[in-house]
Amino acid sequence: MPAPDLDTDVSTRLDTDLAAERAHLATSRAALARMRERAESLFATGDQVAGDAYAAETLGRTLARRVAELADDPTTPLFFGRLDFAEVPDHEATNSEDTSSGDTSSGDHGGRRYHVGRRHVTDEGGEPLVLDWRAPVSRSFYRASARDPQGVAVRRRFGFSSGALTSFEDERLDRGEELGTTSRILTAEIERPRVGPMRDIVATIQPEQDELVRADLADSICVQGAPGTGKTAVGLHRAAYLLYLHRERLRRAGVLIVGPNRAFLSYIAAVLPALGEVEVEQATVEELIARVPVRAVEASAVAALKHDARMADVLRRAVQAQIGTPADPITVSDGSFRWRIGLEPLHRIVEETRREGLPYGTGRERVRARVVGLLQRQAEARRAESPSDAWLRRMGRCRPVVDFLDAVWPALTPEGLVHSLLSDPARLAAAADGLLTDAEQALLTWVKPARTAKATRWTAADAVLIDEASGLLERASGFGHVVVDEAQDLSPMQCRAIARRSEHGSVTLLGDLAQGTAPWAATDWRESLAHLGKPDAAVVPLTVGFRVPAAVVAFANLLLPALAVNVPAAESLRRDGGLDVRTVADLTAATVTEVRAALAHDGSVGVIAADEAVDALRAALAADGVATATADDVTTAERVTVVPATLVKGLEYDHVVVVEPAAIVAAEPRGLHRLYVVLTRAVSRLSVLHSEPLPEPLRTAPRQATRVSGW
Ligand SMILES: Nc1ncnc2c1ncn2[C@@H]1O[C@H](COP(=O)(O)OP(=O)(O)OP(=O)(O)O)[C@@H](O)[C@H]1O
Repeated sequence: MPAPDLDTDVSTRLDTDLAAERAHLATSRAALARMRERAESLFATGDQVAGDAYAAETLGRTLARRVAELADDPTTPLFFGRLDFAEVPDHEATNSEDTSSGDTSSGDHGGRRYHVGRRHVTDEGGEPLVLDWRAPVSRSFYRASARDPQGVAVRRRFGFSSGALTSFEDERLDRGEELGTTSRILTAEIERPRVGPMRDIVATIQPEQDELVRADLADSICVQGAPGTGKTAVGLHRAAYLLYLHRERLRRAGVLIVGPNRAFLSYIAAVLPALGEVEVEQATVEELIARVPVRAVEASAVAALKHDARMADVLRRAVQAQIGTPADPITVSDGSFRWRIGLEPLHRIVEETRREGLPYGTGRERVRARVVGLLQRQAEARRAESPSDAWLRRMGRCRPVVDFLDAVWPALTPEGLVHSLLSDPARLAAAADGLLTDAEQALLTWVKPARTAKATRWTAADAVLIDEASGLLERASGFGHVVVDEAQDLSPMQCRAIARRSEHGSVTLLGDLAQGTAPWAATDWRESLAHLGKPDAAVVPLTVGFRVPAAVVAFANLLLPALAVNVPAAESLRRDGGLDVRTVADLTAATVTEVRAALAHDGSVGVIAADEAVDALRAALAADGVATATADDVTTAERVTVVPATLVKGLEYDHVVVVEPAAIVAAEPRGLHRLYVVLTRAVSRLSVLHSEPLPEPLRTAPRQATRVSGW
């Protein structure tokens, strides 16, 4: 008899396994479709079963969300992994069958097998076909290792192509096998050419990322990560995870994602919906605080001063200064009687309320209520019965009481307060005494103030002051959790604006001090965290890069010593891709040629130049027949995007062409930091074209092109 052919055996077994997994995928898809149909039919009949209009609306919203959550994108795999828990000897087994338990030891799950995917899918009997990646048991998919298998015997990862299951990869953790970052499926995911908006990374979240994603809701954390280490991905997945675990609480309070600009927000907008989370607010800080239209710009020194934390004290004092001392007693007539409140109780009311430290607007109402309370007591004493609510309301609004309030606790608007402070040097001097120098006060004072707040042409920094003032007057309603991306660029005053919106919630702060380009960019995370009201949050580094190829990281890292920040250097997981630095005579012509060459490869092409050079490059490409998109148009069919250097933060392109680094550096005070951002956008290849000399720190780079295989 011939010897058995081992290879054939193995491949037959693989084929059988693959067929079984495909069948499981088909079953799961059908089950998901059934779940969705059920949700849709409930949605259709929702208003008939709900008792009243409010209940119908609430139910309608819940069901509509449920329907959206259950959407099945045929190009996205429904599951991407499988966990086979080791059999547990009888004497060690427990009786628990609870798959949602937090304990993932094999004691609970011994002998069981779970597919892990983007959402729960159950069969008609309620048995899980796919477990949500956020379920406690799924944690082992990301965290189990050969050293700590957590009861997992085999971890399986699936390879997909256009939604079809094409391969799998097993790690026999029970036999000490572990692929880690050498996983073929992980490598393929990281190295895939990029097109379109950002995608989720649920299939390949790394253990150190998972630790951040699954941190407790109560924990505020700050992630310092080099470019491409997955900070944005971590923040978005953390939002999705927290919503899963604390659904009701966070739905009421809300989750907010703060990003640097609209182009960035459009780029990340699809990630959470793909994970079934459709109710997360995304905004820039400017949008968050937009109480007034911004219609003017000002000198950068003035803006920088307005972003300084001392302005919070100046504004607080300016508000306090509005509180006066009662000068006259109050005399009120209600038509039948005259009532009088003497100076002494009025002093007491104002003092007591001041000491309570309430927001100013609430304080004004408290004073009014206390004055009316005194009138009420007098009325009760005289008439031996309580006055009606209408009488109390009338007293609160009557002229003598309002005049008294306007004199000692005048009504304020945030805009009005800032307007009066910046147009009146004496008022500013009183509030800023000992906080701002005379020169700084002069810098702040408007030369030609508008007559009213309404007529003022506000700047972006004024809006920050107005938001601070607004926080002093009224308490803002906050979010349950706030994720702040590119947080290194937040000024102290912007941090405070976010703090007001997360006072009773937690924050995930994501950023890279080396990428700070704002004039007030952070140099120490502890300071930002203090302004955010979370001084004790842990600062956690991420150092493994998933975007930028090693050769490109090495080139960009030449800038690090010049950036004056203390950050851990990144290492890249990517050995592919490459770098080509070239002196050219005609920048525009060279850019067109480079873009044409880049189009021969798969993936997106990003041309990044100093802002003022962008229009001409776009025109030159158009003249050569290359259509281009703008950075905020993430659904574009065009493969080439021309991006001004100031808008490229957080974005990535497969092939990046950087045009004239010296011009990018020269365009702004923190130009070298900007260049560091620009050089770290490439997923596969970076071409640097220059006719002026390279900025100093880059001159030590090899002059020859560092083309790596596959270019
Ligand atoms: N675990 C992972 N598996 C696969 N891809 C990943 C993983 N982590 C990050 N990535 C990918 O790496 C790229 C960079 O991620 P991301 O944009 O989150 O990094 P970042 O740290 O926010 O970068 P930057 O500092 O430039 O803003 C993205 O394409 C992301 O999908």
